[in-house]
Amino acid sequence: MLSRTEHRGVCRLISSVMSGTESHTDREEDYRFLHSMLMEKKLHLLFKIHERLRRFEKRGPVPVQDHAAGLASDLAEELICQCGRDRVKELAALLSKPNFKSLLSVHDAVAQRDFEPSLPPLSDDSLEDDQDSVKIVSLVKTKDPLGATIRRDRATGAIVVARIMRGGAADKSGLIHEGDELKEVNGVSLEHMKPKEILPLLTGSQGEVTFKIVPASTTEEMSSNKKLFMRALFDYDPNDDPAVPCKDAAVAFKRGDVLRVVSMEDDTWWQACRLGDGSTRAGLIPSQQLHERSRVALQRPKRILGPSLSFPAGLRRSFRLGRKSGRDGEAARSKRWSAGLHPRSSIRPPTYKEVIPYHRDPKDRHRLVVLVGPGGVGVDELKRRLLISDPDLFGVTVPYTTRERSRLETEGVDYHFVSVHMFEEDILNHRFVEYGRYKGHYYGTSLDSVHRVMAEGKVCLLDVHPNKIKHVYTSEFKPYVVFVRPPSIEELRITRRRAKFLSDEEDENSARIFTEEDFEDMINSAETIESQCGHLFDKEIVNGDVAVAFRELKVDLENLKEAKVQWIPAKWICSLPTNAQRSVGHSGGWI
Ligand SMILES: Nc1ncnc2c1ncn2[C@@H]1O[C@H](COP(=O)(O)OP(=O)(O)OP(=O)(O)O)[C@@H](O)[C@H]1O
Repeated sequence: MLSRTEHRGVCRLISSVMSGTESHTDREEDYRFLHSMLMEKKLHLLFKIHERLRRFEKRGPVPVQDHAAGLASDLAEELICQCGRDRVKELAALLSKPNFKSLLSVHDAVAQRDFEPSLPPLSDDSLEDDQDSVKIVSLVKTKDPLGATIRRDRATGAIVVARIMRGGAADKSGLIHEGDELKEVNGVSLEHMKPKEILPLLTGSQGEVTFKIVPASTTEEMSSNKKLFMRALFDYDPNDDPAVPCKDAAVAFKRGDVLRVVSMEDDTWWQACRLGDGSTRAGLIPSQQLHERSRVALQRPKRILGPSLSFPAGLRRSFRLGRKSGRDGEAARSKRWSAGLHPRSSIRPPTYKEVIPYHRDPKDRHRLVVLVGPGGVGVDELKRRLLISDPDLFGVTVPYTTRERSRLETEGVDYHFVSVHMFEEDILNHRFVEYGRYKGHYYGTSLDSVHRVMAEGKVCLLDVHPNKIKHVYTSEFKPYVVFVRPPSIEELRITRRRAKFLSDEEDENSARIFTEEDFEDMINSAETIESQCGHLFDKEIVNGDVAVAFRELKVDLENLKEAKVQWIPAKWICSLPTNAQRSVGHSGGWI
């Protein structure tokens, strides 16, 4: 029954409705109908239920009992045993009525929140290494198809939902959307599977089909239909940045880290997650524009007062030929013909480079490994050790020359001996990664010789002047660039005590020990190379203790061979403007 106040409230409501409708009800009949409907007892009870529910909603009630049906049935059994008094009989009969039992079972279902869908059990490791948040979707499949098409994303290698057919099971479920990435079907990982290998998994199954899905990006990302990954080309620590709006909301990163950029809406602060730190929470990172502005501001006084940014005169690096023996000194000494890098004043500071994941098929060629570093740092030494350690895996190019072959030399092993005419024709056809003249003869490393090593199924180790990396910085070679950095001057003094290097191009037997000036040159050159080409480096190795440096390099290159995902510049794959270029304009300067 309604309480008096509630009844009064309902009456007031009804009379106001009635007075409002008077002018619109033409016929007496309509008026009476409406009146009787509003005075209906059931309607008033509904109001009452509504009011109660509103009150409960506010209080957030918790069920006192969630197994009421079982309790009632136990009670009914006991009461039947001791049937004596009428009231007991009546209660036992009430508890045994089917509608009362149904009411209690509905109560229990609600109390146990049984109405929520039950998820299949997840294996312990199913979520472990996922950077993205995943969802598990279970659909009941009849013999009809699910009504979705899938495709392999060419850039990421992921299997994604290409299309959802209207009215199909997938569409009706509302749980699978276009752009969703499929990770597993019924516990079977789809990694490295082709769409045509996946289709039988789906068409062959009936009943419950479980999908592990990485949901498609948010609407704004979906409009660009691609995830955006950036490799950081500088270190960033919010604790050292007075300009950051909120240190706790910012993400620290190191050069080389891959960031997944989720928002570029703000001109100055983007939002990104750092891959590999186990967190999927985005934080603030300085935008390309902001970082460029702040770096330019910081660099200005340095440019006026600081040292010149061109290579020091002592830099000898540029032409380490790929010969397997060190018998002949001329090629090594010919490296001096090459000019150094140009001053960088007009180039923007490195910020971010858009990258995409690359899944190397075991049938694909190995990536080219480019080694760079200042003269004398030990690039040749590391290359030599790699070759000895695994001659089946690593290979080097055979250089071209126009000089006469000596008695001890073999064509195609020590050099390719060619005519000046041929050599010059190849220069005109841009067939050299680098070339130069030494004592009136040409020497050069051709693109063909790089191809030859790669075609043998080997990892080609190429040692070039940093200026020449651009000639092989293509999707065809997918170079992995390793920068060999010298250690501190103190460590150089200790480790290079007995080391000798080729220093004087005029003197055939110019191997001599390092001087203090050589060490300084080496460190300055390393800084210059880094400032000018650091955006191209994938890996840095500090060559202090040569055994340690070699081990680190070897492990890194072996990991690269096995790696499931490698990060390569997006422009190697995408010929269209990439997301970053669309969003921030062309990031000129970076090849
Ligand atoms: N970590 C190291 N400790 C001691 N000696 C080293 C180390 N790395 C290299 N060396 C020695 O230093 C000398 C120069 O090394 P290497 O020829 O490899 O230099 P490079 O980088 O190829 O320079 P360049 O092209 O000018 O020859 C060699 O005698 C080499 O054995």
